[in-house]
Amino acid sequence: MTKPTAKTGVLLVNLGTPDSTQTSDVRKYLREFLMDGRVIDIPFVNRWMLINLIIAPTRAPKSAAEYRKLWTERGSPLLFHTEDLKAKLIQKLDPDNYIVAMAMRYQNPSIEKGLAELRAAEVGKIIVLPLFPQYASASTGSVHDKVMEIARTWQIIPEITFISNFIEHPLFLEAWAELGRKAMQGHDYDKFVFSYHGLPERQILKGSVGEHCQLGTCCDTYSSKNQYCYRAQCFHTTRLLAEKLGLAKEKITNCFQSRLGKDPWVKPYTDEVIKELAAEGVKKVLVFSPAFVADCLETTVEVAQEYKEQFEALGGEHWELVPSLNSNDTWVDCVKDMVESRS
Ligand SMILES: C=CC1=C(C)c2cc3[nH]c(cc4nc(cc5[nH]c(cc1n2)c(C)c5CCC(=O)O)C(CCC(=O)O)=C4C)c(C)c3C=C
Ligand SMILES: [Fe+2]
Ligand SMILES: [Fe+2]
Repeated sequence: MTKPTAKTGVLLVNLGTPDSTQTSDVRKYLREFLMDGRVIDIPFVNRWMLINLIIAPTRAPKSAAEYRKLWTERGSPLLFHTEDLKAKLIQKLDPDNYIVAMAMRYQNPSIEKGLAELRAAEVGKIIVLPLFPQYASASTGSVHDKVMEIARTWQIIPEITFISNFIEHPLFLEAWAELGRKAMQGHDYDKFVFSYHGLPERQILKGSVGEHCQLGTCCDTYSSKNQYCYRAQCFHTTRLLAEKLGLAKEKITNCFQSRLGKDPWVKPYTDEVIKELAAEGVKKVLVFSPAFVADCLETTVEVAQEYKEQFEALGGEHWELVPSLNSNDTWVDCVKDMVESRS
C-alpha cells in the first residue's frame, strides 16, 4: 500500500482585533500590538514606558469607543471577513490536498493555534499568507517573524513558504476593479483618492535596500531595487488599479492615513489631502483603501465616517468608500491561485 501524500497547510493571517469592545480587551490588544518591536521600533525600555504609561491608559478607552461604532452581531468585521474568506477558500481547494487555518497576528485566534491545527493534520508543507498586499516590516514582516519564532521550537520544521506581497496579482487587481466599477456606476467623480495605512518615515527608510529610498520621487517607480519599499508598493498599486479602471492621472491622489504619535509618518497625510481637495473646490470623491483586504476600523470608521465628516464640513458633497475585498469571489480565486501556484 502506498503512503498517502501529506497535505499542504495554508495559514491566512490578518492583523488582529480586540476580543470585545470592553476597554480592558482593547487595552490588552493594543499592548500586544504596540509592544511588537516591528510596530513601535524604538528601544524596549522606551517602548514599554510609552505603551504602558501613555498609550494603554489614554488610547484604550478612546479606541474602545471607536470599536463600538464598528462592532456587529458577528463581532469585529476584520475577524468575520477573514473567517468568511477561509470558509470560501476551503470550498474551492481540493480537500485531499489542502487544509486551511486562519489566525490573527495579535489576540485571537492566535498564530500558535492556527499552526497547531496544521501540525495536527500532519501537513508536509505550510504556506503562510499575511493578508497585507504591500510588504511592511510592521505587518507582513511581523507575521513572518512570529511564525518563525514558533516553528523554531519544533523538532521537524516542514517546508514553509512565506508570501510577502501580492500587489501585481491579476486577480487581486481584478477584484478591486470589480468593486471600483460598481461604485462608479451612475456617478461622475471629480477625484479618486487612494488612502493607504501609514508608517513612520523611519520605517520606510530602514526598509530601503541600500540607500535607494529618499522618500521622494524614487517611490514613483517600482523595480527589483525597491520592491520592499512600502511607499513605492503603494504608489505601484494605485498605478495598476488606475490603469485597469481607466482613471485619468490628474484625477488620482495617493495619501496615508492612521498616523500615531508625533514622529513624522509617510506623506501626504490623508487629512491634509482632504483640506487641499476641498480648497480646490472638489465635490465628489471616491476612495479606495487597498492596503486592507477586509473592512475594519481603519476603513469603516476612519475613512468612511471620520474623513467623510471632515470633507463635508469643508464643503465637499459626496465622499464614498469602495468596500474592501472581504470575501469577494474574485479575491477568493486570487488566494486560491496564490496557494496552488506555490504548492
Ligand atoms: C495595512 C497594514 C498595516 C500596517 C502596515 C500597520 C501599521 C501600523 N499600525 C499602527 C497602529 C494601529 N493600527 C491599528 C489598526 C489597524 N491597523 C491595520 C493594518 C496595518 N497597520 C488594521 C487592519 C487595523 C484595524 C484593526 C481592526 O480591529 O479593525 C490600531 C488600532 C486601532 C486604533 O486604536 O486606532 C493602531 C493603534 C502602527 C503604529 C503601525 C506601524 C508602525
Ligand atoms: Fe495599523
Ligand atoms: Fe523611495
